[in-house]
Amino acid sequence: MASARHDGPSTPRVLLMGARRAGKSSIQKVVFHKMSPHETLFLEPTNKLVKNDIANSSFVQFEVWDFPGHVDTTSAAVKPELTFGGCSALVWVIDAQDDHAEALARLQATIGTAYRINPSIVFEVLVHKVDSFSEDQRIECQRELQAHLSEELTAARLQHVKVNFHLTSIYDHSVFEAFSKVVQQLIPQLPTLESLLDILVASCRIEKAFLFDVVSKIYIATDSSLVDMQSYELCADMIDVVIDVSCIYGLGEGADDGTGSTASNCVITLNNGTALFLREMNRSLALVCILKESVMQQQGLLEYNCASFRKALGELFRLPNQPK
Ligand SMILES: Nc1nc2c(ncn2[C@@H]2O[C@H](COP(=O)(O)OP(=O)(O)OP(=O)(O)O)[C@@H](O)[C@H]2O)c(=O)[nH]1
Repeated sequence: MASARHDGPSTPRVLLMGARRAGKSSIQKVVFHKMSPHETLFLEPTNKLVKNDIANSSFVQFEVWDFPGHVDTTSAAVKPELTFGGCSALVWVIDAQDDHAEALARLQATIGTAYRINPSIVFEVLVHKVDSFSEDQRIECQRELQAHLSEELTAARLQHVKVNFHLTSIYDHSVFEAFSKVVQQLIPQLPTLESLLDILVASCRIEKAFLFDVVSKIYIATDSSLVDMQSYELCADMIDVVIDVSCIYGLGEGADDGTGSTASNCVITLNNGTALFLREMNRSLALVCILKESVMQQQGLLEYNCASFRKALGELFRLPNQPK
């Protein structure tokens, strides 16, 4: 994903497509530009293709192309060879509160065109605006969409194409979680990263570990145990707390607190015997772990293993700005 690490010469590209008013621009603004969800009510419709460089850090670097909803994404107007040829992931946004038939037909046609040009594209569908749905309605809506798309793809002899579905809303963490999974697919070193996190988790009795991009709060990798939304939300919220406290009481850029370390770190103990543990890995990445409070008695072991993890990360990506 980062240009320094990527084999190809260009930055990976993510396409955002879907019907008018589906929520494409809102998703991009909320996830990557820190727009508050309510402000998206005032977003103007997108009338032409908007190319956005997401360069939060030396690590998270890719382009998002936001297509206007009214454009036919299979027509010559979108220059399919160019658009799909150099694309890594296609994110299709469906408004769950709207009629799905047309969106699904367009999605199937777009998958057909894109897959023919570039079979390595990763297809992701965001079943979006599910904030007003109950849990049962969400599951039912996704099931229905998946079944219809699968029928359409089979009819078009594209049943082998893998399409991932995510239930999302800009009003909670779900859209960040979904984008985390999209971004992870752009990282060639992901399996190594996950193995490193698995080793860390096993050696320190950590319950869950996330490696976060601090600016966007999407997670670059996690260990192989299942992700539950609540754990992700807790860890993402911890980043906000640490940033807020650092802004007020932090030492500032490049300052040394006398301990020889410039890395931010924080432990928060919750009232249910669980602790949250954060260690800055470099200027843009932070490791956030959930563990039993009792494990914190072995903090020395934890610190040692985190330092080893940071070192391995540095070797894997040759990260600049490594904290001392
Ligand atoms: N309830 C709800 N509304 C949302 C959500 N995401 C976006 N919206 C609203 O949907 C409307 C359309 O959002 P846009 O981001 O402009 O949609 P778009 O897909 O970029 O639309 P075009 O520019 O016409 O292609 C706005 O009023 C947003 O506030 C969501 O998760 N939940």
